[in-house]
Amino acid sequence: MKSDSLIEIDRVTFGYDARRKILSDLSLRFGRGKVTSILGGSGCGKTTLLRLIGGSNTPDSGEVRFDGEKVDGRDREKMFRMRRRMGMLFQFGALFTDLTVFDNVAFPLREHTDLPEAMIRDIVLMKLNAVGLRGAAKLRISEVSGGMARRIALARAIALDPELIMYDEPFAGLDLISMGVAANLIRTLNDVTGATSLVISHDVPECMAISDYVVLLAPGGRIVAQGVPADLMNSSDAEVRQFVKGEPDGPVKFHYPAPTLAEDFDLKGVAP
Ligand SMILES: Nc1ncnc2c1ncn2[C@@H]1O[C@H](COP(=O)(O)OP(=O)(O)OP(=O)(O)O)[C@@H](O)[C@H]1O
Repeated sequence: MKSDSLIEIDRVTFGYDARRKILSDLSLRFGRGKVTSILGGSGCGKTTLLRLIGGSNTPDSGEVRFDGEKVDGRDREKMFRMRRRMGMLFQFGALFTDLTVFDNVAFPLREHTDLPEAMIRDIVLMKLNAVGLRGAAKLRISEVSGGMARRIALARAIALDPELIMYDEPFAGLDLISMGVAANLIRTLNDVTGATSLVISHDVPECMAISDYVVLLAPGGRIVAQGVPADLMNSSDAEVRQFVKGEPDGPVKFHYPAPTLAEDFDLKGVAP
């Protein structure tokens, strides 16, 4: 029987070098058909987690499984098959700037399939329609706005009908309207395609609005909290509250550890 989880992170420890662990003994499950957001401050290992799922990096210990199968970045043939089932939208997911919008979305179809051009055309226009940009098919990338570029990259990421769509900071640098559009799109595409979506982001309200499940990570890949959005929003835990309410100071200190002011400025008789 198939597990309810499309992705299983099982006691994963990983560091880019032996001196510093980025994730330590992390275990997580991502439900099929769900939108899960992974929130956490800069540098806590969110992108690293996506790279481990996509097989770009391999855990030092523990295992990542996709649809019950071990992700093994060293097995190139297996990864090629697996990656076809994953759509990744990276923060700076570069589009080919000298190609048209159409050719950018057609690229993975031409690369990975033997479909005839007439069918590729229909698929590309359908994907562009899904992101509201069918009318922009003939434009060059240099002619589109940042928000549009993000949606084109999304159309390209879903060209091969992936079962898993991973979004790295999908809202970064977008104005509020484009942010709302992007958030709705993630939710709608997830539901109409039956895919499973994984969003990593700093944007708490956007993620809370569209997610079925939210994981809050801290440095070292420590899980601060996980649950449905309402659980996190109503949490009485000080660390969770600081993060979801965006409070500048709390258990996570505003100040990097430092000597006292009195010590640094050689002040006598001043409270620390
Ligand atoms: N290729 C790499 N080589 C060495 N260290 C890296 C590499 N990529 C990331 N790191 C380090 O790993 C840590 C986690 O980075 P990661 O990008 O996973 O964090 P993040 O939570 O996605 O942060 P952000 O929200 O800022 O993108 C950081 O300290 C970063 O400097």
